[in-house]
Amino acid sequence: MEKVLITRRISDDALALIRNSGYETTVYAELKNISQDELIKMCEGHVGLLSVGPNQIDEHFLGACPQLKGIALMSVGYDKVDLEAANKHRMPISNTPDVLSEATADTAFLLMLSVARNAFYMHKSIERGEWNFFDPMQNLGQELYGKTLGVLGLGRIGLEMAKKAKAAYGMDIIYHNRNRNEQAEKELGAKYLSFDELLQQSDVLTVHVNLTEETKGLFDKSAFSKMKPNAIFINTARGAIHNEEDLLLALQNGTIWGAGLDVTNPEPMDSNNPLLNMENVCVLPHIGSATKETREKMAMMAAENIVAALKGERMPQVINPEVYK
Ligand SMILES: NC(=O)C1=CN([C@@H]2O[C@H](COP(=O)(O)OP(=O)(O)OC[C@H]3O[C@@H](n4cnc5c(N)ncnc54)[C@H](OP(=O)(O)O)[C@@H]3O)[C@@H](O)[C@H]2O)C=CC1
Ligand SMILES: O=CC(=O)O
Repeated sequence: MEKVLITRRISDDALALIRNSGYETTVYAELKNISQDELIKMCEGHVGLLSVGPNQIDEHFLGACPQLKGIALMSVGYDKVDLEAANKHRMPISNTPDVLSEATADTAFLLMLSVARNAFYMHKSIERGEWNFFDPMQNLGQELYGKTLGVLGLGRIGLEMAKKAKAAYGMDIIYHNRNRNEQAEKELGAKYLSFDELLQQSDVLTVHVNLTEETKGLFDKSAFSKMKPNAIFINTARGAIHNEEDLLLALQNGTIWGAGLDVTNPEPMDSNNPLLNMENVCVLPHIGSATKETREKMAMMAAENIVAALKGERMPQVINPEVYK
């Protein structure tokens, strides 16, 4: 029987889907990072890979695993995939779009409100025994009602975040993409701006672009210097999109007001990172899509895709359709 390697535990339903389609499964259940060489070794004897976590799929990996017929990622982001190498090896690769958009936008929204009210720091201050008496001039956050939400990357997740901010706080929506999002302009009155205008006009700037050579390090000293002093920076996309040193300085100097991060560079973040002790900073350990419901849908989608690849069918969520030409 042909075998599929799954690099982390996934839901029973998704495993059953693969097994009931006539494939054996090997689940790597150890909770430790897997090096590329370990992954290559683990793939021996397997024709399908369901990749969960940040596994690098590049020329070296693909050259070393010629037996693979398809790779299903259990993520929407595919910045760890070298698409040119995948196309060269005619390797179909899929991702898990849409099913995680709401959960990830919830995480961005959670960070926006938490930063606006210093929620994580307040929690830690109680643990430190600092809740002593009521002072009406202390612990003051800022309100979001009627403020402007800037979205960098108004795609699937960015749109969900914009809808929530509009519904909850009547926020004005401005955005920057490479292409205009006419649906959002019609439904939310979203206004298209240049990147610099977005920096200058956002009260909250939420990042939802894919990590690419173009977006890597986009939020640096120069970008933060153009933002408002009351601005809240939210990144639930990828940590490498902001420069962490420049972000720390911008927060320390009061160039911007606060930051909420679900993604860092590197991951995991060091527990001594100074950002973790700042009043207006909230950091989460890359839990954007981490709800039971969403992870089940992602696992099912990845399972359906790997089964399609092994049957010689087109993967429904293929990211490199060129391989089918
Ligand atoms: N924290 C977490 O757990 C999660 C993080 N993510 C991250 O979120 C990202 C977005 O996911 P999703 O919304 O589904 O993706 P989409 O492709 O739907 O949206 C991405 C948006 O970014 C825009 N964009 C891409 N490149 C640029 C650029 N160079 N300049 C300006 N805009 C750009 C695109 O528009 P256009 O093409 O017109 O430029 C598009 O609107 C993922 O790639 C992933 O990294 C996703 C899920 C969970
Ligand atoms: O970071 C998560 C993803 O799905 O991409």
